[in-house]
Order: sequence, then structure tokens, then C-alpha cells
Amino acid sequence: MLTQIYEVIDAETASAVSRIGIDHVGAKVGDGSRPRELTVAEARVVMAAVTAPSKFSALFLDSHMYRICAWIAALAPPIVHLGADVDRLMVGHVALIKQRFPNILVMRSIPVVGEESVAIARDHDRFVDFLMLDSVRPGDKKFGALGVTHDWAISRRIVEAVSCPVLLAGGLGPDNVAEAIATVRPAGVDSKTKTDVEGGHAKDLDKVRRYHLAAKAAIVSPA
Ligand SMILES: O=C(O)c1ccccc1NCC(=O)[C@H](O)[C@H](O)COP(=O)(O)O
Repeated sequence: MLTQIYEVIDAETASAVSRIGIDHVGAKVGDGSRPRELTVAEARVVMAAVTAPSKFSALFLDSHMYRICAWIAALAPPIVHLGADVDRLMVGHVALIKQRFPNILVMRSIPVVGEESVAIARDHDRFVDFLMLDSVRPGDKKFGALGVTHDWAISRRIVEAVSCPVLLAGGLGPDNVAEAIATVRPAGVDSKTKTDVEGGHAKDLDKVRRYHLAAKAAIVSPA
């Protein structure tokens, strides 16, 4: 079971989270205009503090393919996580990014809104190394970092419908990650809000440790 954490925005936290054993240590990367979004120069410092076998995951929320490619080329992260709205950064763009950087692992966020999410996930399946299933607020285009769960039955169907590894995200933390894993049977899990310090965006290392241990101990029974 892979464990992934967002957002790690300084070298000290990156090093501490790696020591806990988190597999994917994530931060937003771009032009720095979004809250807590790192520039490539800032991301380089955080990425250098992530120690093996943990890997740095660079999340791009920008939807402009050429800008994303320029940032990937400059940073060369082990994992590129594409988080823009699926109507703006389309599956063809995702395929071109993977084609341009074949040696970099590509993860695509998929909003879990309803049955249509199964088709969206299937469309992306053969072009990416991971899918990440995330929550959306009803009536809102924005998805990600909402701290809420979604309909896990749909996520379970996606896990069964695609062949690439799927990470489950959305409102996961130490107290519900085992139940989520048992229900959805993903290859990995992601957490942001529920492993943050109360009322802030810094990581609570005790929550990160408990989330990680609960996920690694979770039992996935055969289908
Ligand atoms: O961190 C953000 O601001 C963010 C914004 C939009 C998409 C993703 C974002 N963060 C990274 C993630 O992918 C989150 O870890 C994921 O959405 C789960 O968040 P949470 O429900 O808070 O655990």
C-alpha cells in the first residue's frame, strides 16, 4: 500500500516525512501564484530533502501543457502529478506530457462525481502510471484539498475498471484510512487536510505517522 502526503513545503518537513516512510512526498509546483505553490527553485530545495525510498511528487494545478512541460524539464521530479480540471487539461495533453517525459512517473487526478468518472478514469488509464481519485464539492469545478470523502462505491468501481495503480484521496487521515482501503481496495492512499495541524497547513507529524502506519497495516482481502 503506497502512502502519499500533501503538502510539504519546506526541507525540514520533507526530511521528517521521508523518515516516517511516506512513499510519495508532495508539493504544489508552478509560478508561485497559488497559496503555498512552490516555484521550481523552491521545489528543488524540498525535493533534495526527500530521501529514498520516498519520492517527491510535483503537483501542477496549471492547465497549460507547455508551461507544465517547461516546469517538468527544469525540475525533473520523479513523479509529476497533474491536478488541473479534466475539461481544461484533457486526456490528449496528459498523453503528450507522458510521451515527452517517458522516464517520469505521471499521476492524473480524477474527480469522483458520479458514473461519468468511471469513463474519465478509463480514458486516462493507458497514458499514466497512476490515477488519483479525489473529491469534488457539488456544484463546484474545484477539486482537491477539500478534506471530505466521496462515494467510495464509485472509486471501487474505478479500481476494478482500470489496469493502472489507483490512489484514493479525499478526506483521508489516521482515523478512516483503514476503512477506505478495505472498501475501495486501492494501490495507495493520499492525505492532506486530515494530516495537517489543526486550523493550519503545516504537517502534523504525529498524524502523518499514524496515517502511514494505519495504511500500511490495513488489510485488503482478496476480491
Ligand atoms: O493542496 C491544494 O491546495 C490542492 C488544491 C487542488 C488540488 C489538490 C491540492 N492538493 C493536493 C492533493 O491532491 C490533496 O492531497 C488531495 O486533494 C486530498 O486532499 P484532502 O481531502 O484534504 O486530504
